[in-house]
Amino acid sequence: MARTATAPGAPTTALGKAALEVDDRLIVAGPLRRTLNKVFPDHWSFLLGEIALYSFIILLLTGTYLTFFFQASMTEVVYDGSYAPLRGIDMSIAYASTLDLSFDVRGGLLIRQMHHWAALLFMASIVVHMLRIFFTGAFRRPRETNWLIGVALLILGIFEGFAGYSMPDDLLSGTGLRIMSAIILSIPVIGTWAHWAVFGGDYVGELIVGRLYIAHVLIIPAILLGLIALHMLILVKQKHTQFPGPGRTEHNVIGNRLFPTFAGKATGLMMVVFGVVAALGGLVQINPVWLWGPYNPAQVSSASQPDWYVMFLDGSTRLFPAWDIYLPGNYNIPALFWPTVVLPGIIFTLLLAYPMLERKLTGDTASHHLLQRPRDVPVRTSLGMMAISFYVVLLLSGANDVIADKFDISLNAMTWIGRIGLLIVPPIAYVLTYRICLGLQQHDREVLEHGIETGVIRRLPHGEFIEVHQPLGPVDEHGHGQLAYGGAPVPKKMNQVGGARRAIRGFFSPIEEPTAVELEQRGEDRGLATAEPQRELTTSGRPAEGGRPSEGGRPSEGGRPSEGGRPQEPRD
Ligand code: HEM
Ligand code: HEM
Repeated sequence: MARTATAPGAPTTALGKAALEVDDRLIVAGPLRRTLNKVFPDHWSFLLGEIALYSFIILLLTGTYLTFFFQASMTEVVYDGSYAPLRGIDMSIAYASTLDLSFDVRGGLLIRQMHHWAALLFMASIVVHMLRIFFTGAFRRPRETNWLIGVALLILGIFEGFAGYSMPDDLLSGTGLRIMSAIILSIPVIGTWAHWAVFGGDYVGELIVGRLYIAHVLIIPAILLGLIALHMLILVKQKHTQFPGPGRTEHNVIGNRLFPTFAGKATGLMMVVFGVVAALGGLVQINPVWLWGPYNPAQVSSASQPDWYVMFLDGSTRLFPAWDIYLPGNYNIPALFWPTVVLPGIIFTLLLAYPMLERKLTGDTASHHLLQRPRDVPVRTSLGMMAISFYVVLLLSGANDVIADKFDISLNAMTWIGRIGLLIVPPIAYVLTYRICLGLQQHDREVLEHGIETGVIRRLPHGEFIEVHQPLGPVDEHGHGQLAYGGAPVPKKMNQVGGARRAIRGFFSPIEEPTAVELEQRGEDRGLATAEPQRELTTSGRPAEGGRPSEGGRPSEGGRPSEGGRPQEPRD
């Protein structure tokens, strides 16, 4: 039934009345109120996904501006724009229009450079966001779907960036396309056909830039947009994870309401991202295509590097031995196939499957909304560091000619350093990370058992010097101390499984949480403690500043305990 403007409590202002009219028709007030009251937990690492989101918005805006001037045509023209050194030279319309964008279109160079910087930031923030999800265990049930969507976004981002980089038809982009052509041709059986389908004939042909353009401005952005929307919908539905802390359980979310606090902070961050990208675009030159010159298949300049997110493939190509395999019947599998098709295939399959693999190995099928600290799951953390070190060796090898040149090392030596590094650095990274995690766990355990070191030295009557240890606060109802020990209690099911599974689970989490008895004994152990009891340890394991209760490492507002002081909502 329609509400009348004369009913008690009815709005009196024109705006209020208009809102009432709208709500009478669309019934949006309820859902809107629920959305605005949604609670988002607070942690700096949750900003990484937001940075990816905002840089994507910048890419959409700047990319749209570029489409007004960029012409994706391979037709040859003679350049007569304002960049004198290239005047009179034959080039494609695509390259000429990129030069025009850079020199003759108002704001063109700024927007082009902003677009390129935003692309680099977008890819970097996605990767770091993914690492945060990985190392804190945020991909565990029920968030596997969002992990899968995330990996799809990452792969699409790489293709989108590559397509963008290839469109201006300068010497660098042509070199990248040449490599892409060779990669496609190296695929056994279907290679020649796939190449024909993509390039519309022999390399380089007239069609490829037009096709890349449609993929770059329409197909891939549309899929990215759809998947990002789905990513966000799932996030809102499942609610965000949170780090363990006072009052935070698997069944609630403590943080800031969407409106006004979270919205205010998010808008601020968006402005910062826009500002940083605009400053970079305006002040720091990137991809000066006029210096590279138009594409000519007979030329490759030295230090030809792709953007950083494609460079690992360049690295794998440089490191892989020239093992061409000849099969009976005059068939050949070119060496390029392994580092550029098989290796990325394995990397991305492992990435996609990781949540399922870990679930299988640990037997942990429970839902988790509390995050884990990397040290509490040493095997996962070490595997992650192993993967990162493998990637970094590939990445550096993608620039091994530049490193060889700058440090006066032979390129041959650089190739061998890369090959050997690829085999030995990851296992070393694994062992080191594992030891560091165990060391940190041991330290936590000592803090739990003996309290926090205060740095205060006392002299006892018989002359002995001791350091005062500050007691910890009480243990919560889950048996957790104030140290964030891995967040969620270990599900019962995981305690019941036997044999190999238990061994693997022990392998994944070698130091068990302290038992309830140990936690109780803690107090007696600290017989010498005389300082005020510490009410809380932050998630980093350090006491909150001023001994006040804190939230995620910061003092909570007004010094009140977080449970009472911060908005919270239950999970469905
Ligand atoms: C994830 C999204 C995107 C990424 C990673 C990306 C990346 C790139 C890169 C690296 C370039 C080469 C820039 C240069 O010349 O230095 C480029 C060019 C271009 N992009 Fe994008 N882009 C994205 C989205 C878009 C969208 C949504 C549009 C249009 C609606 C667009 C339109 C263009 C155009 C027209 C060019 C050619 C102009 C030029 O190279 O100067 N881009 N893009
Ligand atoms: C276009 C790229 C992406 C965008 C714009 C994006 C955006 C976001 C945002 C804004 C959040 C919430 C805030 C946060 O936790 O940081 C989020 C959460 C999440 N993202 Fe992404 N993301 C992207 C790529 C990825 C990738 C590559 C992965 C993993 C492979 C991933 C997996 C997840 C997961 C599992 C969550 C839920 C985390 C939680 O509740 O703690 N996302 N994403």
